[in-house]
Amino acid sequence: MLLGLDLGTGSLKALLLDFDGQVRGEASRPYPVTAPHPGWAESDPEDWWRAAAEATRAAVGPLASQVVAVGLSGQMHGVVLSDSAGQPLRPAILWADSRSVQELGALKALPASLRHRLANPLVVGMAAPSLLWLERHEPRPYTEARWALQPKDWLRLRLTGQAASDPSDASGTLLYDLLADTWAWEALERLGLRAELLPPILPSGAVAGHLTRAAAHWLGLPEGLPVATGAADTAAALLGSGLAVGQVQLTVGSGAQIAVLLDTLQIDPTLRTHRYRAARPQQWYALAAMQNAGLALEWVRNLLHLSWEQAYQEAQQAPAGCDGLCFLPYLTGERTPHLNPLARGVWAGLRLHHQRGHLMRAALEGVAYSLREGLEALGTAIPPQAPLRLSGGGSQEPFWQQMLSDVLGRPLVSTPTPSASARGAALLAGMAVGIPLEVARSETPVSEPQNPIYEEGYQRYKQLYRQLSSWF
Ligand SMILES: Nc1ncnc2c1ncn2[C@@H]1O[C@H](COP(=O)(O)OP(=O)(O)O)[C@@H](O)[C@H]1O
Ligand SMILES: O=C(CO)[C@@H](O)[C@H](O)COP(=O)(O)O
Repeated sequence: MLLGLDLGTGSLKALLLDFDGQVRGEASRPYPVTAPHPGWAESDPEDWWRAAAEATRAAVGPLASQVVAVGLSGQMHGVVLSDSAGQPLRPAILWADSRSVQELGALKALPASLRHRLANPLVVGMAAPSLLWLERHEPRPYTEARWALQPKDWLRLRLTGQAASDPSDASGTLLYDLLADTWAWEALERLGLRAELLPPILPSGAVAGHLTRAAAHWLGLPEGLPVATGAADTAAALLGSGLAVGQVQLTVGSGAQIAVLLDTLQIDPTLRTHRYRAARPQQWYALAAMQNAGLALEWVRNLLHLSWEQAYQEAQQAPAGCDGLCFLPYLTGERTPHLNPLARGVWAGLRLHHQRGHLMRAALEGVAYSLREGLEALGTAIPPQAPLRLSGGGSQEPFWQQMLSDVLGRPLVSTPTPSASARGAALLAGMAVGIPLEVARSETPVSEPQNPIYEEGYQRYKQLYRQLSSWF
């Protein structure tokens, strides 16, 4: 059997697959994202470590002796400073963190030829600006660190004692040369960053180490199990759901991503959307990344003291368009399409008769509109009319799915792989040990665009951001 561990933003998921690709066990354990200062987003890697043991034990149960390999996937872009044994020197700085606005200046000052090789918009929350911030503001952990790692790479170091990264995660750091397919050595030198902090890069589907005795004991698995390098969560999800070149995936988790798989690297000439390496060699994907999906909805739901069930129930009682109430979900700033870490959340148009349901529905509509802006930013990279394959923990509710279809004007389909990133991680474990699994490619219709009722709301949403952008 193959075990996939997906280190998400809000929880770690463990998925056990047999060699026919059937799920034999599944579990997840949550952990917090903290904001010790406004605009920060951090997690304690020790919480990830505890979640890894608990989720693995719950998913694997009595089948531990049958596991032959472990694969990893994880949230992208952040950075964990650790010593050589994987002891974190401070909390992890995550993708949703916007403290490094000043540090973007150093990236913008790179010669155009080097910036071009990064092939991506220069945005906060990526390892490059976060490392520049650490160098300037926390020189002690920065200079004492042996490694600067992506979250899943930190987990693998803890599991195996070996440090490595893979192209899909490395290409999301703004320290990777997508044209040469290696770390961007010249940019690193110009930025004055310690290049030796970055680990060697191995293919996603290679064995990157073996479970140490201590880690095996911690997870309840056999010592010495091969651990695959693994991939970034978005790349792993594309693999795990069997996405073919040209197909489009919509993932709704803490953030939301719209991705299309490519077999050539086509850099966005407007540099508003991302291009990253996929989990397989010679594949890339174009990505619109919206920062505030489940993250914003969860915040609103908690604020209004609603369970998810109540949230949808009350939202459905409010009319589409919420009688003019409009929500901008930019609680952590926004990446695609605004590339604006200073953007903020807003409810605009409140009136005396508005109830909780209006506020909740406006939040759902606002997140859906932000996804539509992401879809539009991808432009011709997305085949016209292509259905969107749905994945992620925030995409299961039929009312929400119908709203997404209506707002995005696209059919949504599902695959038989709800935990796509964890499945991708398990598939990479299989590849690493010579057990390639077939990926189910079947699609089930979820929702069709039925109603243009959101058109006016979408125009008002775009107008609201434009009018407020200088105020943020
Ligand atoms: N019914 C729901 N509707 C919308 N969002 C939800 C729902 N249930 C959970 N979520 C959100 O989905 C996110 C969890 O999805 P998941 O794919 O596990 O994310 P991650 O990988 O970021 O941890 C959380 O932000 C949570 O608030
Ligand atoms: O930011 C991106 C992609 O650019 C995400 O892939 C993050 O890695 C977070 O993923 P979730 O934890 O929200 O699934």
